[in-house]
Amino acid sequence: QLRRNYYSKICPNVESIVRNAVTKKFQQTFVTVPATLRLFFHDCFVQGCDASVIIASTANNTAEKDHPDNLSLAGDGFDTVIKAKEAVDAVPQCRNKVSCADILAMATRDVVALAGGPSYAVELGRLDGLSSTANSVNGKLPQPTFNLNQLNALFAANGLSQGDMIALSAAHTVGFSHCSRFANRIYNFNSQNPVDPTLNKTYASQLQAMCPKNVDPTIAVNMDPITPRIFDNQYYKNLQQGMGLFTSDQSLFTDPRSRPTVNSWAQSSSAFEKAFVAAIIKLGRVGVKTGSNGNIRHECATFN
Ligand code: HEM
Ligand SMILES: [Ca+2]
Ligand SMILES: [Ca+2]
Repeated sequence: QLRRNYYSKICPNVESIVRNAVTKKFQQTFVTVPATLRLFFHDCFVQGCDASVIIASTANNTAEKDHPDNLSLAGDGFDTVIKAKEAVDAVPQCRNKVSCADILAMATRDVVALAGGPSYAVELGRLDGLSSTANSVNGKLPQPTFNLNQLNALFAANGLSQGDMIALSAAHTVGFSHCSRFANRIYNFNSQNPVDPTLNKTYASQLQAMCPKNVDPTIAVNMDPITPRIFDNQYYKNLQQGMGLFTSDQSLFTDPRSRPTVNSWAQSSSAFEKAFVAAIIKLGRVGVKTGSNGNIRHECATFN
């Protein structure tokens, strides 16, 4: 059972220690924001929010982070959690008392606020998971080619509604994507259309210019071309213009079942922020470990 102020007796300053560490990392690189936010999502959808995604592979175990769906997780997200954990553990009272899963939840709250998004009271009390395998990732994370039914099914499996899914998708208002993730939309889309007809024509040519055929696979583009470094509701305004980068993004506007929600959050940033906060708090409750199902790791990347 998660609650606010879980560490008030155990490590009273934990939230400010984490915030300071995250702020320091943010000042070094903006990538801290998207990298940490995506890491939290990929953690929670595989074995729950238990920091299983942070575990490094060993000779005997290929961990979650080496599954193909996780290979593009930016290193700065892992580094943010590890640095914050070190800062927490530098305080004698707090040493080995705060879970990596909770540190990731706090760091996620902090990066959203640092990028201009809403702030919220974070629930705490998760334990760190005791297993992490690449195989356990199979089928648990959404693909950029997904349609609304596929997105809804996967989020519903984690107790999240269509509204939560639409709110959380706005995380794509910051951060980058590699060209391969949407190349199918701009080249040889299908036999009738070389380019996905739901894609804005000007935007499609810009994407083709940034991502020529046979582009260097390490090249990445901003997912929100208008305000790439601001956590805002521009994501929904982009969808209205046919400027959603992935099929999964654009389907939220194309499908008449989700379009009204997109329109309302494009129009009202306060309504969006309220929905996003509710949804990310719900995301943070997925599959939480307590008791003998978990422990508090001494190092976030290795089991005790
Ligand atoms: C709804 C289904 C979703 C799909 C299909 C999806 C898919 C993707 C893909 C393909 C990328 C690009 C990866 C790359 O090429 O490097 C990406 C990036 C990203 N995703 Fe999602 N995602 C979804 C939902 C979410 C959610 C719920 C969050 C967080 C709450 C999230 C946060 C991010 C962030 C922040 C990035 C940028 C990462 C960076 O710049 O390092 N995504 N996503
Ligand atoms: Ca996990
Ligand atoms: Ca933005």
